[in-house]
Amino acid sequence: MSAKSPVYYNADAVRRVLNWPLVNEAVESALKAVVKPRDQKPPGSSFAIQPKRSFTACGDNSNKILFTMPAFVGNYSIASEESPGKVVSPRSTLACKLVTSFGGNPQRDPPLPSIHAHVLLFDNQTGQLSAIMAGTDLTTWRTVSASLVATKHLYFRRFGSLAETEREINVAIVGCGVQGQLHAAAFCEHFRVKQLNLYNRTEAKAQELAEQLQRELRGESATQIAVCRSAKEACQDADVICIATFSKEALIHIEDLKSKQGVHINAVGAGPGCHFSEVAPDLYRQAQVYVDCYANAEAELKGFPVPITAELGAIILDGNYPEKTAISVFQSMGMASEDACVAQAVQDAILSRGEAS
Ligand SMILES: NC(=O)C1=CN([C@@H]2O[C@H](COP(=O)(O)OP(=O)(O)OC[C@H]3O[C@@H](n4cnc5c(N)ncnc54)[C@H](OP(=O)(O)O)[C@@H]3O)[C@@H](O)[C@H]2O)C=CC1
Ligand SMILES: O=C(O)C1=NCCCC1
Repeated sequence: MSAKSPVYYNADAVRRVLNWPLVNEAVESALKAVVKPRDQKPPGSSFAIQPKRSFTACGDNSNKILFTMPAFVGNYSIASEESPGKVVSPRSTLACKLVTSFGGNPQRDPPLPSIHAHVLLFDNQTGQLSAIMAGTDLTTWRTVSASLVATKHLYFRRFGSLAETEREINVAIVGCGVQGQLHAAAFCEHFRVKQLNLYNRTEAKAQELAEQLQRELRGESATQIAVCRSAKEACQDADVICIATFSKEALIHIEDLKSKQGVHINAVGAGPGCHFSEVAPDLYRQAQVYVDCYANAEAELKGFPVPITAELGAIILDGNYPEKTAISVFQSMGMASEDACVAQAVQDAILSRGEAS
């Protein structure tokens, strides 16, 4: 009996195949799979077995954490990259992401990213480890993708089925780290962004991002980009807000929002030990809050100020969108099923293009 060694896909191999249609489709598949059958799912639908993730603190420092994120996603369908529109037969993926969050890394000399990840992919017939994949970019892309999907279903679809291609929006980015940077670029790429406001605690980073986006968008976009001195200034005319920081204190409050209605917030970041510290309780109390999955919410949103309205996947499946004037919050914790589906799609793309790892 011989065990095959796992294939290693490095960061370059992953980067070469990452693209938005691939990631968005895989993330939507994962969000729908985690919804339990009682909520609008016909028999034979996709499903996920996703135990709550574990946290291991590095010493007594709650700013240095290792997460283990296992998931089995069963019976889900995604289109093949080779022939878009042609759905490949249902598939199943067993994976586990190992990810560290060391919030002090950007202050090191030389600076390092806060988040480092790898995804392990298993053969779901034999249980053998089949691949190890660099997962840091994958984590950033799938998290931004979850915000894009949430914005489409929780904000645009309130205004009709074509709103995400027709409606102009003002977007605020609060926190211009790795997450904030890709959120800013991706929101401009996917939606008609009239005004993009950037706020970062260290203003130079917001300025740098503004200059980079201006170079990239020049001539191709009518988006106005501004660097703001406060989160309040960035958010006051925003229709959609993406917040991704490590702040333990609330950075946005109800009085900061545009006429306090018709606003969507993607709350992505986390203070150590608390996944909802960036947004003030007064804002949550006026909002409808959606999560990626109840399993993580039960474990990680202890003391959350309001009941959760629904999982995002249930809204994708049942179309029960918020009212036009609602404030909605997508409380994004990140989930292992997203990593499993995206890692599988990345591996499929690498193999179908015949690219080396
Ligand atoms: N929901 C999900 O699936 C995921 C969530 N995350 C979370 O997203 C957040 C951002 O991650 P990432 O972009 O990779 O990290 P980065 O280190 O690249 O960026 C962190 C950002 O947070 C800002 N920040 C840190 N502390 C504070 C504070 N006390 N007040 C205001 N701003 C602060 C930093 O500002 P400055 O430049 O001034 O230091 C910087 O803009 C983290 O909380 C992370 O855990 C990450 C991955 C997945
Ligand atoms: O889902 C993830 O991956 C992460 N979520 C919270 C912070 C670290 C990475």
